[in-house]
Amino acid sequence: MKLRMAHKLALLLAGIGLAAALLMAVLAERVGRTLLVEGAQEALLTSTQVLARRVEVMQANVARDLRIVAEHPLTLRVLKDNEADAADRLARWFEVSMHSQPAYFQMRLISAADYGLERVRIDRHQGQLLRIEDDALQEKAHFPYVSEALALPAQELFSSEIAINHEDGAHDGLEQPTAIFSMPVYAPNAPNGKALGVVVINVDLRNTFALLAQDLPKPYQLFLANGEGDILLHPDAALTFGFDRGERHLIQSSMPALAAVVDGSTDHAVLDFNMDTSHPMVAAFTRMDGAPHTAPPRTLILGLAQPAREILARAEQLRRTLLGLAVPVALGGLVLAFVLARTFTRPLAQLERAAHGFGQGDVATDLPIDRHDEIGTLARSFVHMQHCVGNQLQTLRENQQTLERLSQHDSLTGLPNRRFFMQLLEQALVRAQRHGQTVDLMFIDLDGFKPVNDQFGHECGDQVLQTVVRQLRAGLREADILARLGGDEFVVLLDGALEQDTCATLAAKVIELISAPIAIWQGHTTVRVGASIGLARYPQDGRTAYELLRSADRAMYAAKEAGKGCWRFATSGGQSAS
Ligand SMILES: Nc1nc2c(ncn2[C@@H]2O[C@H](COP(=O)(O)OP(=O)(O)OP(=O)(O)O)[C@@H](O)[C@H]2O)c(=O)[nH]1
Repeated sequence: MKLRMAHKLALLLAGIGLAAALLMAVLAERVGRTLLVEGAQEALLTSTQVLARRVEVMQANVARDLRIVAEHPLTLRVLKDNEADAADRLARWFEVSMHSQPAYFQMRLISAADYGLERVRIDRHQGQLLRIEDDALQEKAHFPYVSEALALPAQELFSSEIAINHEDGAHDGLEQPTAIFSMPVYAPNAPNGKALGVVVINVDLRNTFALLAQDLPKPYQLFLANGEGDILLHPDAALTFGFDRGERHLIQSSMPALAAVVDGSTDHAVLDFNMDTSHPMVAAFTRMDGAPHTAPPRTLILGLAQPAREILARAEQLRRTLLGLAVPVALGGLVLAFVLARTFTRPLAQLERAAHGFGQGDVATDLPIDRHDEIGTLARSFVHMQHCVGNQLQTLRENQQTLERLSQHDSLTGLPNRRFFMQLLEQALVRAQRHGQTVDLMFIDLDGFKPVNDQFGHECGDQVLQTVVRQLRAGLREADILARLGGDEFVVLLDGALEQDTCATLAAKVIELISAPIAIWQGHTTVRVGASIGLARYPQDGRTAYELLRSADRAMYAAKEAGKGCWRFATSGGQSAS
């Protein structure tokens, strides 16, 4: 099937529309994806910063709890005087504190004397609070949280490395990631003297971060590394605390973009990484340097990650919406393109019909000539062309008619020539045969014409011929057909079935008319010619035009031979006269 121009144009326009809609959808989806990922990274970064702030607040809370205990008189009474009552009250205090702080594994008051003997100790044991007393209390002077804290000035906080707690009798904290904070206790009247002991709080790292991150939007995944990049918290537990097993799992090894955060060149980073081959993640990390009044300063690198799939779910929704829009838009475009194409091609079809019709002789009158565009110009040009071609055709027809007339008539006299006369005669014979009628033919040859030519010139001869014709016309009936065969020979096809007498009368009249003097040289002189006439009748003298003419010619010669100026019938029985 051949596609019409309108259909091709419609398909082209619709194709362009569909391609544009799809391109827009793809671009919008790409831009949407980028914006979503960037937005998620920003949100993640903000969340890590919020989390870092919470860690600082938590650390400040621990420091505050330690300071209150370190400065309380009960603590001094236990350390200096070893008062059992004071120890009991302090133990209850520890219990209340740990009750309100579920992330505390353990609270202790440790004496500087007796090799760092624990004086008051509350452990979290299988979710319950357990006081450790008497012989179960241990000497801890060799642990940094005791030895190093004793060397600190008042109110300074000791912060341990975050590590797996292997300490004997740590109860729930045993083998758990733990951060240990401690603060020295000084006598109020001797703040620059020797520390009497330390107050210690063991903090459950996982529980702490779970609590701190609990109201962050899910599904976030938490990452924590120390200042060297050792992974402390990670969704894959096998990567955490590698140093505790003699391995190193550094965060910057799996995420090279974090090297700058680990070495301190920048305090944050956003990145994409693959948790495994099928789980691309988007993440943000923030570096936390040690809080003031904390020794030694401990750096932490906190990170939050979110599956890219979750983030891009909205992009998928956008893609579906855009594709859903693209289909009706494309269909609408197809309809619109078809209507537009029809609008453009309808006038062209009109012009095409007009051109076709014009070829068959029709003149179109309903063309869009009032339009002010190229189609209007084309229509006006077509109308102009129609007009010009029409005029040329008219001229051609007129020329053709002139040529036809010239080919059928004698140029000197304007009479039908021999060829045309023979046609007329044949038609007359057919009619006569059909109606069983007769046809009479008069053959006229001028007498003495040559001397006119010879004496007065050819031009005068022409004038004489024209005058003879005028006289013949005047003498013959309207319906009689006069023709010039050539030279000074004329024929008359007499109208109607005539009696022979009538024919003879007409011949006599013709001879008389022709024999009248003819003025030449503008009337200065006259000449005379005569006429010899042969009469022949269909059907007896000839059944065809040729036979009839030959018979009339012979009769005319008979008249010539008889002395000219007379007529003869072709039929021997016919009468003749001079
Ligand atoms: N002026 C003129 N002369 C013509 C024309 N056609 C033929 N003629 C001349 O007409 C003459 C006819 O010759 P003829 O019929 O022998 O002359 P005629 O004197 O009539 O002779 P008869 O018929 O025997 O009486 C010739 O001289 C032709 O040259 C024409 O168109 N114009």
